[in-house]
Amino acid sequence: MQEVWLTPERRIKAMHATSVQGVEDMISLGDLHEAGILRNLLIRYNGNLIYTYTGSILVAVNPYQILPIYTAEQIKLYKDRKIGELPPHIFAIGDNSYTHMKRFSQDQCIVISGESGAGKTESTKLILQYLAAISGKHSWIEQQILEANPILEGKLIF
Ligand SMILES: Nc1ncnc2c1ncn2[C@@H]1O[C@H](COP(=O)(O)OP(=O)(O)OP(=O)(O)O)[C@@H](O)[C@H]1O
Repeated sequence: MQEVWLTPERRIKAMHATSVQGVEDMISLGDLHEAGILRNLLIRYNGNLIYTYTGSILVAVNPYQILPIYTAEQIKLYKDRKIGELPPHIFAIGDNSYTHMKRFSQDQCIVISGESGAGKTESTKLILQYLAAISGKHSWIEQQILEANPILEGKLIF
């Protein structure tokens, strides 16, 4: 168990946030133990807040419903914003990656992991949708990558 030092102001803010909609960045949780993390994710999930940060890592809980958080307006909103400036979102991860690629001329990698059905494919699609939108590339590139997905996900059965 790790105790994270917080200023009194941040502690009060974290306590208040926990009772309302959970904390957006779980680093703010005093005790980073499993029960606390799960409780925070549950509180947020109950408020349809499916994304939560742990530092620069985004935790996503599959909502199994269409949420109105992937619109063109949301894409515009997250463009050129630093992680943590706005509520946690998969678009923030896409933007961070794109910005670093442009700024440092370096390839970027986004690791998406989770158990079967967790939402990895949907998350990949959302990031591609975001990258296609902000880079101004034609949607057929996005479409081609998406269509290659079954091959990338394929398993060899002998
Ligand atoms: N962000 C989301 N918004 C709405 N529905 C979602 C979201 N993420 C996942 N889902 C729902 O959950 C289902 C399963 O998600 P997905 O196929 O992405 O899981 P997966 O992790 O890729 O699974 P597998 O490892 O078995 O391929 C989707 O078909 C969709 O109905």
